[in-house]
Formats: sequence, C-alpha cells, structure tokens
Amino acid sequence: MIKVCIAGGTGWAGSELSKGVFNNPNMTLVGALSRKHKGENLGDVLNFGSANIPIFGDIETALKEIDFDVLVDYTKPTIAMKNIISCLKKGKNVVIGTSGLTDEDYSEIEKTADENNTSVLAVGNFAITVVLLQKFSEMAAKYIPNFEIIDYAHEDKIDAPSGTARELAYRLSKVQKPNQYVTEEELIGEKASRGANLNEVQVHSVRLPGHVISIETIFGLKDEKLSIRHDSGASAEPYVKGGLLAIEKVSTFKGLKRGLDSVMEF
Ligand SMILES: NC(=O)C1=CN([C@@H]2O[C@H](COP(=O)(O)OP(=O)(O)OC[C@H]3O[C@@H](n4cnc5c(N)ncnc54)[C@H](O)[C@@H]3O)[C@@H](O)[C@H]2O)C=CC1
Ligand SMILES: O=C(O)C1=N[C@H](C(=O)O)C[C@H](O)C1
Repeated sequence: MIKVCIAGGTGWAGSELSKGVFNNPNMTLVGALSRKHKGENLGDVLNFGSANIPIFGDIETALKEIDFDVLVDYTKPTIAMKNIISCLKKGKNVVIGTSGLTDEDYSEIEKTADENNTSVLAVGNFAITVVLLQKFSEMAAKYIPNFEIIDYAHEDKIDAPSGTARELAYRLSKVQKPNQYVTEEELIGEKASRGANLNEVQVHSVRLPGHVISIETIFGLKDEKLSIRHDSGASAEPYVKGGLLAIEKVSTFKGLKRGLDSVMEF
C-alpha cells in the first residue's frame, strides 16, 4: 500500500486525484493540505462517506501528524517549493503537478533529493495525450530546426508560461536549439512581442476568457509548416490516470525525473 498525502487535495486538479487515490486498491489516502478546508475531513469535503482523512493547513503539521510515502503537490509555485523541500528532507518521495517552477527551482529540488536519497517525479502535464504531443514534437524538432511554442489558458491562470509549455521548451531544447534569424540586439520594435525565451525556445502565452488549456508547437521550413496542438476539455479527469501512475512509479528510482514518459514504456 502506498500512503499518499495530497497538497491541494481539495482544489480543481487535486480533488479529482484525491478521488482517484481513494478508489485505488494499491493506495491509501492518508491526508491532504488545503488552507481553506484546514481542520476538516477530506471524506466530508469530497463526499467519500465516513472516511476520516485529515486536512492540514501547512506541510509542517502534516509531517508531524501523519505518516506517508508520497506527497503529491497540486498547489501554486510559491507554496509548492516549501512543501517539496520539507518533504524531501524528511525522506518522503514527491510527485510535482504544480506548474510555474523554474529550472533553478528544479536544480534545488534535484540537489535536495540527491542529498536525502529520495525521489521526485515532476510532470508538466499528466494527460497521456499531452505526453504524446511532447513525443511528436520531439520527433519533429529532430528534423526541423525552426520552432516556437504557444500556450493558451483561461484568463485567471496565475502562472505563465504554463508548466506544460515550460517542460516542452526544456525538452525540445535538448533535441536541438532552434535557429534564431534575428537576434534580440538586431530586433527593431518591442522585444517582448517575440515572447519569453526559455532554454533558447520562444514561448508565447495567451490568457483569455473562453479558453481552457491548449498547447501548440509550431514548426516552419521554407514553403511548409507543421503545427502539433493539444486542447484540453473543462474537467481535470484527464490528469488522474497519469497522476496515479506517477505515484506508483516515483519510488522506482532515485533523484529527479521530469515528464511522465520518463516512467512509461514507448
Ligand atoms: N501537471 C498537470 O498535469 C496539472 C497541473 N496543474 C497545476 O496544478 C496547480 C493547481 O491547479 P488547480 O487545481 O487548478 O488550482 P486550485 O486553485 O483549484 O487548487 C489549489 C489548491 O492548493 C491549496 N493551496 C493553495 N495555497 C495553499 C497554501 N498556502 N497552503 C495550503 N494549501 C494551499 C488550495 O487550498 C487548493 O486546494 C496549478 O499550478 C496548475 O497549473 C493543474 C492541472 C494539471
Ligand atoms: O492551470 C491549469 O489548469 C493547468 N496547468 C498545468 C500547466 O500549467 O501546464 C497543466 C494543465 O495545463 C492544466
């Protein structure tokens, strides 16, 4: 039995995963973190019947009060780093779903995981269809050295670029760095209009009402174009299967792995 604690277990993504863990025969949901529902029973908040699953307001209290094997973080970048580092220092393995963490944050996470002989699986997007988009984009980037990323989201998404876009930029940059035809110094006009430069990949974030979450890798060659795009629906259900797989697999290695495909077979 894998004992799981979910930070953000009452949120939009975390509540779907909480239900998934609760119904999984190989896992026990032993606690959750939520500022709003601190002191309540997750079983009541999410209608699990009478199950008693305590909700804590902060990670220090959870670490004192309950025993768990894996922390899943589905909060926000400002709070996630504290949760992750505290757990690693106490010998817990961590699955990161929260977006907005930088490459510098991941360097610190990797160092702490290594020092404490623990493991971290960070997944920009747990949906299997997005894992496929990552794979297809990597295949294309091998042959086409000209690409940019567009990240679309709802108007109130607080982090930009999305975790999915960050992970994709990181991965594509490992395949090859895209050509830069006009350097920042040569550019005339608004430099920001070219988007953020992440690992030498241009990333453009759109935040608008009426949009859910989409990600698009666009490629260009002389007289031809290729777009690889994923569009999410309104529910958080597509992230559950991948989240459960990550919880299962995080203890099978040591250190930091990024991307769900790192624990999948292709
Ligand atoms: N990797 C992936 O596949 C996915 C990642 N996400 C990411 O997960 C994160 C959460 O997204 P949502 O569920 O939409 O957000 P949400 O706002 O619905 O939920 C956030 C949760 O974190 C808790 N929280 C926030 N601040 C806290 C604090 N200081 N102490 C304790 N608990 C705190 C809230 O109580 C709530 O339960 C975001 O970064 C989002 O981008 C979301 C969906 C899929
Ligand atoms: O905020 C969201 O909703 C989501 N965030 C993640 C991201 O930043 O990529 C994953 C998914 O896109 C949903």
